[in-house]
Amino acid sequence: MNEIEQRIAELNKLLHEYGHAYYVLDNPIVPDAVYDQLLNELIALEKENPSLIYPDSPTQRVGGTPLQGFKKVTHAFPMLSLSNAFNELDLRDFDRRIRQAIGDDFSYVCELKIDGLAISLRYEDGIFVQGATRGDGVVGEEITANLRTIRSIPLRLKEPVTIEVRGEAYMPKKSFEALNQSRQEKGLELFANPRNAAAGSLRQLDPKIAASRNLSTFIYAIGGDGEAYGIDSHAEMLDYLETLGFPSNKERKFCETIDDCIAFINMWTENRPNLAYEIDGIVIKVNRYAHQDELGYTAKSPRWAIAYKFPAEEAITTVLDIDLT
Ligand SMILES: NC(=O)c1cnc(OC2CCCC2)nc1N
Repeated sequence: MNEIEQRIAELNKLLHEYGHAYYVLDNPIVPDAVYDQLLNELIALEKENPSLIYPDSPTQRVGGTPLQGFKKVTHAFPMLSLSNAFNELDLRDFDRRIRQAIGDDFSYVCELKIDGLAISLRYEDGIFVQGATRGDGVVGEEITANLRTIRSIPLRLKEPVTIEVRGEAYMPKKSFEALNQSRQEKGLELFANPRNAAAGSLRQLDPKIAASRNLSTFIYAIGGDGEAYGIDSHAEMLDYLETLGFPSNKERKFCETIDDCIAFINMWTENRPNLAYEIDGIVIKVNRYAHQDELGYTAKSPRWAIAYKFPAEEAITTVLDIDLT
């Protein structure tokens, strides 16, 4: 490798590492100015040597021309939906059904239910090759160009694995407020909530618009058979996703009993306003894959998971919003 090739390789490596620390671990290792200076150096070198542009270079996140439309994608593994629980009785029914099926020797993992847009990401030999919306669970829309603009989605994994993962794309509360503020100033229609804003941003045909919306993601599942990666439980799978370089939500909790899950739900019912992003519930999953396989699936949902949904926001807020003058 000549000097320029070496420098371009080094800049790609450094910017991947710094970008992962900043956008995935939320723990920057260099000041923004240093990151920007290295990125500008890479942009300049790539401009002079276009044949040396890596497909997964950080400069390639914001694609070129706007699309004419979105292609349809059939998911290799259907994207399942979660059945819902609305109160303690529903949760205890869920727990009882599981104990009737597999006995008492099992545990749960509880995680925050991110209120965003379900997405599927496919990687071949560690390179991000395709991203899609959930759609109807079987067929979604191909939105690769828009997903590439999300800095927390790695363009290259830390291992050269071929894998399909699922997660939630979301807009942080602060970005939502800033976006609506700027839309208000421009006399544009406001987004009703961060979920609609995230969905609207990912449905844009021009990736530059998605890139401007400061979206992020949490990845929470491997499509298909997790055992293929030597994993035996949901908790191990989330740790494995982190070692590959994916952002996974750290507010998850290992729970031995449904009472522990209910305590987790009560804690987050209180703490929810302090989160930087919207959640609409808590997802409870049986941890071990052997137990998940025993419990199986209904037509559209796993029997080993349930989503406790928070009560809808009090209607009173909409009444107060009415202009009383
Ligand atoms: N919105 C969420 O945060 C969320 C959604 N879905 C799932 O699980 C899927 C995958 C296995 C069953 C349903 N987990 C989540 N945390």
